[in-house]
Amino acid sequence: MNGLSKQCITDEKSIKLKKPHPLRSISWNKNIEEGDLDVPGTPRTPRTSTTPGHENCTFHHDLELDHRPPTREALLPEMSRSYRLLLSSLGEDPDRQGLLKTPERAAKAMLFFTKGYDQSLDDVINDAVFDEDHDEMVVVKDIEMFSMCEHHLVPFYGKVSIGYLPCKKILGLSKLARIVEIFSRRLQVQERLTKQIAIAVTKAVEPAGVAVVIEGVHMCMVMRGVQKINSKTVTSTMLGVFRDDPKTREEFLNLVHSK
Ligand SMILES: Nc1nc2c(ncn2[C@@H]2O[C@H](COP(=O)(O)OP(=O)(O)OP(=O)(O)O)[C@@H](O)[C@H]2O)c(=O)[nH]1
Ligand SMILES: [Zn+2]
Repeated sequence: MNGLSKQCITDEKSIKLKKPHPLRSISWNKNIEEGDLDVPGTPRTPRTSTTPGHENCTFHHDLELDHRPPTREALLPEMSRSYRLLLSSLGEDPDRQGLLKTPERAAKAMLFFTKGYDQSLDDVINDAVFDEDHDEMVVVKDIEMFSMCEHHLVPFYGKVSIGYLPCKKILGLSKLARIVEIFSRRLQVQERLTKQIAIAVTKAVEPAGVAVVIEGVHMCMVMRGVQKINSKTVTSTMLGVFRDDPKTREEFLNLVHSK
């Protein structure tokens, strides 16, 4: 840890963007308030830390992790009707044999692609947070990710690497991949997805820092539009010591890039 004094991320002031926006010298939370991370639907509620020694820390997780639209299964008939209309708009006959069940199949597929809207962080973590005096970096890398570009409603996919520096609490390893599922299975932009994952890990274990790197391939840039089939988009969010200490960040990036 390079002798750097470690401070758990338990309040909103300790969460800052890796680089402030050049035009808006703003803290990360202001950024959030501007709507970058909002999913409409639920009020923002401050929460008090339950970590011993941090009981007085209140941290406002503006990120809405618990967005729950009306029961989504109930949307199936209307979505199916929309897909039927879409087939007609394409000049297809939605009543031909091969397409008869397509509207419903497509609606179910879309519900699956966006199933993250039905998941909350608390449900997914399922109390798999363990007290542990481990203060070395934990990295889970190359987590497969499939998401949907919110601009074109076509997929983007890739891999996510997450690192965090525990501060008396560790998270069940699979939960990092489950956090990726919560946020990737929504309509997204890659930048927001990266930030949301980092905030969720912060919320789950209040670590000294979190790092998230995503390498994504956007089908909207491959199958259409600019048609660059080999381009990859890399985004990162660095919080706490990963943001403040270049050596910690470098250690993470080395681990991520090692074979
Ligand atoms: N920053 C960011 N942009 C994205 C993401 N996914 C898609 N886009 C971009 O969203 C932009 C939408 O641009 P528009 O000009 O409104 O739409 P368009 O005419 O379909 O753009 P082209 O893709 O350039 O053909 C495009 O530049 C996409 O590449 C993402 O995750 N992050
Ligand atoms: Zn797109």
